[in-house]
Amino acid sequence: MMKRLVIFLFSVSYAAAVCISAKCETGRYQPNWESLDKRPLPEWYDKAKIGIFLHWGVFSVPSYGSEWFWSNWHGNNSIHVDFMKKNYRPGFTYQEFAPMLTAEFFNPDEWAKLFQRAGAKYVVLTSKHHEGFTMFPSKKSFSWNSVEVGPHRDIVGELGKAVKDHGLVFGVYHSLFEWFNPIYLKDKYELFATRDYPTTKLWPDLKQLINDYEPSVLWSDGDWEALDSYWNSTDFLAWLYNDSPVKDRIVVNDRWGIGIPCHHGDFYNCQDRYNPGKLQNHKWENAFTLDSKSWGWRRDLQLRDLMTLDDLIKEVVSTVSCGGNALINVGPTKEGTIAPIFQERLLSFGKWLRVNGEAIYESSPWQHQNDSRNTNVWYTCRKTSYDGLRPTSKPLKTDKVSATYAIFLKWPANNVLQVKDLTPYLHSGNFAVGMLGKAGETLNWTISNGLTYITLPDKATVRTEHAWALRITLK
Ligand SMILES: C[C@@H]1O[C@@H](Oc2ccc([N+](=O)[O-])cc2)[C@@H](O)[C@H](O)[C@@H]1O
Repeated sequence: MMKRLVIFLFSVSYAAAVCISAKCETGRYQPNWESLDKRPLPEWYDKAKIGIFLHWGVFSVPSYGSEWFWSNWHGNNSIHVDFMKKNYRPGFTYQEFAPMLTAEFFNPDEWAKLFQRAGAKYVVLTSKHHEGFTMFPSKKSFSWNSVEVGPHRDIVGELGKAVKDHGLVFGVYHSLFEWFNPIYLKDKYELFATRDYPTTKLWPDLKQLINDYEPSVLWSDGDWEALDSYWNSTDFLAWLYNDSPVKDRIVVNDRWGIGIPCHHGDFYNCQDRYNPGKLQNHKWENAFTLDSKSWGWRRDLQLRDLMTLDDLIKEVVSTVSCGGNALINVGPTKEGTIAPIFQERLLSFGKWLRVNGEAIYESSPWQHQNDSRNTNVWYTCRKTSYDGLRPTSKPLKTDKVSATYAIFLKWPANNVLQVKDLTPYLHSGNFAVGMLGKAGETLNWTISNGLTYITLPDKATVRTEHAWALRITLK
């Protein structure tokens, strides 16, 4: 008895000891948030900055309203009910949409090439949205997956391979809950006192996804009806971090049960389109969709509902400046194409990045984010050696900064850019100011009354539009 107690106490203190140690690298993660939160963020994710998000599923067939079509229709939302009455015979079921998810033009290599030219470093695909239809041959989703019905293809597998072949990182979105899964609904009816759905459906699916496709992002969603103890989130994450084939590179978001978003996870999404405008203490991601009203493709999309290139650049620049990543969503069509209007937006953005990407990729937040005088200016910087995310409580070590970037979203009418937060910095050494896309040219600047005035080159000679980046380096 005594011996057992000693062994027990020893193993408890051992487990605790390894996990109090700075990074918990040597020990195993324990299935609790305190331990899981100690995991260092895999570097690739912070460096990548830009990802593409894809919402694709059976909802892409009615392609009307949003990806919430089934739930809205079922919930008697009038425009959805009218749409069905007008266009489909009485008694038509949502399941009957699935064979029409034909995907006959789906060319994963073309998609991967598009995302690469858009400047993305990672791609996240819906492996299953709230409708429950899996875009891979789930062993637990009988007749409700993309290999048995519709495309008759393993979409996750094909896209994953193409994305990796093009040097991008592959990730999957997965909805924890399913609107109409009877096993889930039974658990819910029991007020989540039973856990049949996570045990018999969710975790087998997730383990299959991780083991078979080895994604580097697991973007969890649909967590909000139940606690993490119902989902068993911490047990799963301990497995993912300790024993899964992707344990060293996988990153997960924060949607793991009521009260978890914005508190736990490798990076935080908080709300959709989360963009706090100031530096955050924890890695975060701004997930947003080019169509302001839907994540899935909808045929009723109007041009006015779409983000402009100016909107897109502003969203990305302000996000990266504050330590976030940008996950830009488009919805593919049921035929497996990406609408030309989305392609145009993405490719124009990629063109902007080819000139200005130096101020974005692998950058770090600088000591200021949004200039305190000129709100059209956002800062980033490059460090001599990557040192991860800086907590807001710790000042930036300026001797580690090899370049500071001031990205401005509006070209000043008089050709002179006026900012405030650069002034003390420019006083601290002998700096040269240049512009990305204008190699070799240095710009004149003066300081007066605490403000910095930078004389810009002739706008017509600059290789980029929409936003411009100044590079400030020691001479
Ligand atoms: C990415 C999106 O995620 C969810 O929607 C949410 C989830 C959480 C919040 N939130 O916390 O603010 C907002 C929308 C989904 O319902 C939606 O269809 C889409 O997949």
